[in-house]
Amino acid sequence: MLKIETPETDRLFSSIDLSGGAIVAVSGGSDSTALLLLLKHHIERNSPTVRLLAVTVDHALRAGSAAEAEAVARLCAKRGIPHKTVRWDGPKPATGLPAAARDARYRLLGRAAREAGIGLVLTGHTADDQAETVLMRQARAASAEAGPDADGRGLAGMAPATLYDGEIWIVRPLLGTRRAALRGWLTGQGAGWIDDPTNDNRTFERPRIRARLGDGEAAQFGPAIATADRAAGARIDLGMRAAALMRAHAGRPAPGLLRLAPAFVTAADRPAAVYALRILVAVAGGSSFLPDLARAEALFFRICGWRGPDPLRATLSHAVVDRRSAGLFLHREGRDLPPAGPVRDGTVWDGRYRITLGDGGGEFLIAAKGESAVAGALPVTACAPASLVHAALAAEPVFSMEKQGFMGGFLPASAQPVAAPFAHFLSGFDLAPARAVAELIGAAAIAAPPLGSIGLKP
Ligand SMILES: Nc1ncnc2c1ncn2[C@@H]1O[C@H](COP(=O)(O)OP(=O)(O)OP(=O)(O)O)[C@@H](O)[C@H]1O
Repeated sequence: MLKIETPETDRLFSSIDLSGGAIVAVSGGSDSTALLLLLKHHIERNSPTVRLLAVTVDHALRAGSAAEAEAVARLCAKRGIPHKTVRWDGPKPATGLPAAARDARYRLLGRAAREAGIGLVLTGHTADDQAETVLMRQARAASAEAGPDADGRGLAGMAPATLYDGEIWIVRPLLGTRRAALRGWLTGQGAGWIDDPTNDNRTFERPRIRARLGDGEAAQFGPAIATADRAAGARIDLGMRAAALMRAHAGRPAPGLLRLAPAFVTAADRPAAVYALRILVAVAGGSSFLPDLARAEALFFRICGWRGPDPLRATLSHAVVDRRSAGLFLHREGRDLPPAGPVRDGTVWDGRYRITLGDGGGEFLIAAKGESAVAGALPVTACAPASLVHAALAAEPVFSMEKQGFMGGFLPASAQPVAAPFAHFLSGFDLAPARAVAELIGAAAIAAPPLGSIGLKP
């Protein structure tokens, strides 16, 4: 029987809302094994009716991976915990394997959660993982090709809660706990774990950083965590200020067209205005990454200097940004729209619309409306120039029958707006701007995270 310090498990789990059940993502490594056993104890003691399901992803990348999943299954059987193994089938990419494996892992965990009717997945990320993440991002930000890492947001590291695909909360209860403590605890209990050899493969970036932290650079741990805490606070704060600006100044005069009132441009809080602009550019253009900070600042500077009379127009991340006396407008540019293709349930079209399909699947196509389809059919809006409404509508999606041209009346599918930068992974640090954008574009409301007071209050 494991001896477990109850106050410790209460500290880890009591602020998490487990009432809808929980999936624990268990690789069989020390951290997720400890998470599982600690949570099992907490549930037995406090709320024995809570549903707990352990899920192991077999990435099928190494010969021993199936046996490791079986070892986790045996552990779970011994402890009376329901367990499921899901396998990453199909071809594996030759480059970018860690990122592809991570994508596949979350996709499979998300599917397992949906199938079980559970909206919460717990992972065993620790304070060590957090420090590694921050050190990796610092190294990238210092490099010449910093790209999206250059703005410092990434230094916040992993949030205690992340919303996956708009519906499943991934929560990380061990983010404040050291790996060595978990291992010491497991060893003290006589419980073992599996050491994944990939974690020691220094051809990958994370194992290199992990090895550095272990090999005499342990002193970097504290500063890395302090950096993460500071960056998270700054990111939450900036997000709240950007959200306030969006709520005060942003509107959606027509589908696909966003408008910021002229007062937005003169807002005193310029960092927040630039941040809001970057978010809205990504939303309008369907880009999952925010545009580069330096380019967005340069554009904002030009926008501020605009005196007319002709509109100032620029394109950034597939969004057209148009400054004129009526305000600042953003819409999807007409280039590089997805070609007509079959409608698939649950997919996201052009980074901007999540598609839900009724009965009758693959017979329908989805494509951008195009200029000719919207000509002469413009809704009259008081605060948006007709030419911009026209351009925005032309890039909106329309469903059609595969062979017979446009559908009339009943549509077998629907398209709900999504905010591209927050649609796949919404870091809990970005809740405030994500909520403001969701209201603005008519996206699904964002559920409250299943967490109490862990620094995510928007
Ligand atoms: N194959 C997997 N199956 C299920 N969950 C996984 C798997 N790999 C990782 N995870 C989840 O993601 C978390 C972080 O992943 P990471 O790659 O750091 O873990 P690991 O080193 O393989 O194992 P651990 O964190 O358990 O020591 C894990 O704690 C676990 O919750």
